[in-house]
Order: sequence, then C-alpha cells, then structure tokens
Amino acid sequence: MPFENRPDRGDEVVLVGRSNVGKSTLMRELTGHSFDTGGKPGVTRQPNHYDWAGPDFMFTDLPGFGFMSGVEEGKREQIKTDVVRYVEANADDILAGVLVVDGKAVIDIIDRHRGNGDIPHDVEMFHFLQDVGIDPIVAVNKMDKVDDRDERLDELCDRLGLFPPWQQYQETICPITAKTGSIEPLESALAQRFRDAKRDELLQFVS
Ligand SMILES: Nc1nc2c(ncn2[C@@H]2O[C@H](COP(=O)(O)OP(=O)(O)OP(=O)(O)O)[C@@H](O)[C@H]2O)c(=O)[nH]1
Ligand SMILES: [Mg+2]
Repeated sequence: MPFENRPDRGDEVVLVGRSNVGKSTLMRELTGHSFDTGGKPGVTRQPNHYDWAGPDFMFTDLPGFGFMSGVEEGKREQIKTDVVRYVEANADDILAGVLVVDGKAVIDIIDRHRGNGDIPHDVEMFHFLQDVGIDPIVAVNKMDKVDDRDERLDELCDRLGLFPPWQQYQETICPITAKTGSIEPLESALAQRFRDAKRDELLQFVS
C-alpha cells in the first residue's frame, strides 16, 4: 500500500493535483490548520491528513505530481503512481475528490502536453476520478492571477470534455484564490456533496 499510516476514517475529501498548484494552501484554508507550502514544486511528499468536524471525517492533502525541478523523472512517476493507488484503495471512503489546478497555467500546460501527443496529467486525473466512481470537483486556484476569467474557465471545461459555458457546472468547476481565503465556491460545492451523501445514506437506511 502506498502512503502507509492513513488514519481509519469513514469519510474523506482528498486534494490531488500537480505540484505547486496550491493544494496545501487550500488545505490550510479548509481546515484552519497550517501545512508546509512553498514556492518550489514538490513540498508535500507524504499525505497531510486532518480530522475535521467530528471523529469520522478527514481532509487529505496529497503530494503533487508532474514537473518538479531537481526531482528525477522516475521519482516523479512514483509519486503519481502512489497518489493513484491511494485514491483507488480508498475510493469507497472518498466523499469528494478535489482536483486542484493553477487557473493561470492550466490551459497552456494541457495544450503543450497534448501537442506532444501525451495525455495531460490534469485531464488524466479528472477522468481517473470518474473511473473509480468519484465525481470530481475542480478547484481552479490562483484566480487572483487570471484576467479573462470566464474565457479561461470555458477553455478549461472544453479541455475536460464539459461543454461550455462553465456556469453550468458550478458544483464541479470552482474558481478560488486559496492564498487569500476566497474559497466560497468550493465550500459550497463540498457542502452540496455532503448533503447528497447524507441523503444517500438515509435512503439506504429506509430501503
Ligand atoms: N497567487 C496565488 N498563489 C497561490 C495561491 N495559492 C497558493 N499559492 C502559492 O503557490 C505556491 C505553492 O503552494 P502550495 O500550497 O505549497 O502548493 P502544493 O500544491 O501543495 O505544492 P506541492 O506540495 O509541491 O505539491 C505557494 O507559493 C503559495 O503561496 C493563490 O490562490 N494565488
Ligand atoms: Mg503541498
């Protein structure tokens, strides 16, 4: 099992994404607890777990994958494999999978990889979450650096296979600025997921 020492919790929200997109910063804003963050990619090397709102729920901030200066290709691949395995192994307990992307850079990165004939990490992760039965939420972070907001978000939808305009997907596409704590769209999407999960639980109970 990759990433040993996972606390045994029933419900989990995981943050996944390329390195340096702001997962640990977002984790701080969600939990009120601070985690190591940094200007260099590759800061988080082991999951940060944080219990929240009761004994049976946690947030998990996973290590980032993709480019990291000074980290060799094999090691980067290993981190990504570990993240994928972690999500697969715990899919039943994962209430929400939050794919964090850098709103300013994501389109260029996706298009560059596509141009090389690769499947971009972000697109791959989005579909991977769906494949393991986790309806992804995309936290489009660093929106403070984005001028053409609607255009960028429409382009992102297009790259993820969602027909624009992005406003149709407010439970999925959440523009945020974690650094300043503007994460309301994500909090509201998560709250909706929790309500849905509770409803499903109750329905299971009565049926
Ligand atoms: N401009 C801006 N910068 C941000 C925002 N959120 C995070 N950052 C910065 O982005 C850098 C990376 O943040 P982290 O939270 O460490 O990113 P991470 O995704 O956890 O990175 P890894 O652990 O390496 O995968 C830091 O310098 C943050 O201050 C944001 O909303 N806007
Ligand atoms: Mg981190």
